[in-house]
Amino acid sequence: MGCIQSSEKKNANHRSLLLLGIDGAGSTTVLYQLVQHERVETIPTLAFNRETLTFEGMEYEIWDIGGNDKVRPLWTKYAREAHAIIYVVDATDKNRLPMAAQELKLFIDDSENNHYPTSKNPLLIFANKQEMDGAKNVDEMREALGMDSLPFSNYKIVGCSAKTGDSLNEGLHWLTQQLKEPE
Ligand SMILES: Nc1nc2c(ncn2[C@@H]2O[C@H](COP(=O)(O)OP(=O)(O)OP(=O)(O)O)[C@@H](O)[C@H]2O)c(=O)[nH]1
Ligand SMILES: [Mg+2]
Repeated sequence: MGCIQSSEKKNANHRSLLLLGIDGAGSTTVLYQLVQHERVETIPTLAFNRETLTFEGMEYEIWDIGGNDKVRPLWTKYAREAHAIIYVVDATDKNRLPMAAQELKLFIDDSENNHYPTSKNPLLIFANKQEMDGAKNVDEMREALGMDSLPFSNYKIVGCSAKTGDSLNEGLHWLTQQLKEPE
C-alpha cells in the first residue's frame, strides 16, 4: 500500500479524489452510487476501493479508504496526490459525531505535516443518511464538526443520502467547479 500513483495524471482533466469517513459513515455506498447509480450491499472496507468516473468533463479517479480505526492512519498516506477530499459523515449518528469531527481534525493536522495543502484544496462534506428521521442538517453539521476552527477556506457541506442517491451529484458538481482550470 502506498500513495496514489496514476499514469493518467498528465491528462489535464484528470483528478484524484479521496473519499474518507469513519467506519459506517457510508463512503463505499457513496462511491458506488456515484459510479454505478445504485445502492450496493457493502462490507467494511479493510483497505480501499478504487473506481473511475467521468463527470461533467472531468475524469475522476476515486479512492475510498476504509474508516476503521486500524485503517485510518493510512488516510494521510493517500492524501499526498489527491486533488480534493470528500468526507462522509453519518448525520444520524450523534454518539459518533465527535469522533468524526476529531478524525477530520487529526487528518488535517497530519496532512499539513505531509505537505498536503488542506487549506487550499477543496473539501466536500457529505452529511449522509438524510432520508432518516433525526438526521442533522447542514448548519448543525457545520457546528458539530467545528468547521469554524478548521483551516479550510473552501469547503461545502451537502446533505445527501447515499442510499437513495439524493444530492450526491449536487456535491460532485460543486467539487468539479472548484477543480476546473480557469478558462
Ligand atoms: N439509511 C442509510 N443507510 C446508509 C446510507 N449510506 C450508507 N448506509 C448504510 O450504512 C452502512 C455502512 O455503509 P458503508 O458504505 O459500508 O460505510 P463505509 O463508510 O464505507 O464504512 P467502512 O468501509 O467501514 O469505512 C451500510 O449498512 C449502508 O447500507 C444512507 O444514505 N442511508
Ligand atoms: Mg467502506
